[in-house]
Amino acid sequence: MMPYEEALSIVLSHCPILPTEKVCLLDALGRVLAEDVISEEDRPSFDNSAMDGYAVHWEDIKDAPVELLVVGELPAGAEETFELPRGCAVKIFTGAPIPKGATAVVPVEYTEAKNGKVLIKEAFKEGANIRRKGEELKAGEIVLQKGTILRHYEIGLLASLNKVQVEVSRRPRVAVLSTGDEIKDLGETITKPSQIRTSNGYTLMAGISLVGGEPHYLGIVPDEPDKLKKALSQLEDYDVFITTGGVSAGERDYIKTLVEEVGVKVHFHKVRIKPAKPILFGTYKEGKGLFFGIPGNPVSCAMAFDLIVKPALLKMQSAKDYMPKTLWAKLKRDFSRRDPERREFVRAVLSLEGQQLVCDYSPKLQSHMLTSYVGANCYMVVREGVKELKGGELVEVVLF
Ligand SMILES: Nc1nc2c(c(=O)[nH]1)N[C@H]1C(S)=C(S)[C@@H](COP(=O)(O)OP(=O)(O)OC[C@H]3O[C@@H](n4cnc5c(N)ncnc54)[C@H](O)[C@@H]3O)O[C@H]1N2
Ligand code: MOO
Repeated sequence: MMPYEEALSIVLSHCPILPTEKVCLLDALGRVLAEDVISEEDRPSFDNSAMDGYAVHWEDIKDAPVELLVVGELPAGAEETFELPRGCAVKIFTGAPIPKGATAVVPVEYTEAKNGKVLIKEAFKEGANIRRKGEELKAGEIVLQKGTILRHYEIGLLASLNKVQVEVSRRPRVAVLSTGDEIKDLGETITKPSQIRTSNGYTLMAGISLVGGEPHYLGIVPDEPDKLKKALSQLEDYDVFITTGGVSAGERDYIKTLVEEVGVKVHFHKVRIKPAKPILFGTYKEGKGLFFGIPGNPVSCAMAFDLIVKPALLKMQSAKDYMPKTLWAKLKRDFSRRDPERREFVRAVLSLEGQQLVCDYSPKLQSHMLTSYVGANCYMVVREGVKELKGGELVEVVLF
């Protein structure tokens, strides 16, 4: 069976690069920036106050306490039209321009106003509480690089640069097809105890949206070759096609045979990981389309998405940062397993205890138990050949 790294590297080496498009700023959330964004001006664009207080000549207050004459008031948005005379202070508000000559701002808490004068109670350093022109950005500087995944922080930053529209990679169009006679969709009546309410299609669609993809739900198809083949024949309409279920060893697991019949070139089937072992990967449309046959168990489905499909969707959008992130933490309790053949990705909670990152795994870990994700924020990695891990040991952790 193929090791995880090899499987992921095969998938990543087949990712086609999607074209780019211009979208309105808010539609860029979760998408990948396709241009270097440059600041057109210095930021801040003028020296301004970081505090509500009094702008002063630093030399006048260096031996505080001292009393100064108040010669005016500068709210945010005011024009700095005058020069501050020596021995005087001007009342100033956060964000207001610093008047010429002023070299420090004393916060209001360190002052006492009386009869047109102000008592400065403590000395401050030269330049204190002044935000300097250009200290954050210089005109012409690259603010955000091509390949950045746009979160709410970057959206705000782009807004501050007056970017009404931004160039991003086109969303991958991803088809999601669930398979299985026993699977019922939301709202459908369960008529027999052996029927199962779907989760996989929704796990996948939500995950696809979160990483900038455009999910297309093709519903649930029973384990009947004709119906499955008909659904699979829509491959060409999508950049990525994902099925869940019917991909392991059972007689009614038709996916592998059928995808080959509809022209998918299979690159691997079965990876040495737990869960999601029977995952299948192939390409179609002369390499322009990616096919993932994901196992039906709900945990296998979520985990295969996180560790194999998600990096691919990000890479197709030219994201710089598409690989899962690993760190090390101290294991809270012993962990053991019977069969150490596969690399296991165990749902776990990473937290900080004092100065130490600690990791504790979910109590119910079988691959049909989607509840093992509740509260979890990482996978604890149990490498091939490892049967047990001791509490207190450092363990490898992959962040969600
Ligand atoms: N003889 C063997 N049996 C199995 C093997 C094996 O190597 N030899 N592998 C096991 C492993 S590992 C996995 S994982 C599963 C995956 O099987 P399939 O991908 O063929 O999936 P199904 O059999 O169709 O379903 C598995 C399980 O998941 C439930 N399911 C399916 N679709 C959904 C959905 N949309 N939402 C929620 N739950 C779903 C389904 O009811 C089954 O319980 O195979 C093992 N067997
Ligand atoms: O691959 Mo499966 O290990 O039961 O989820």
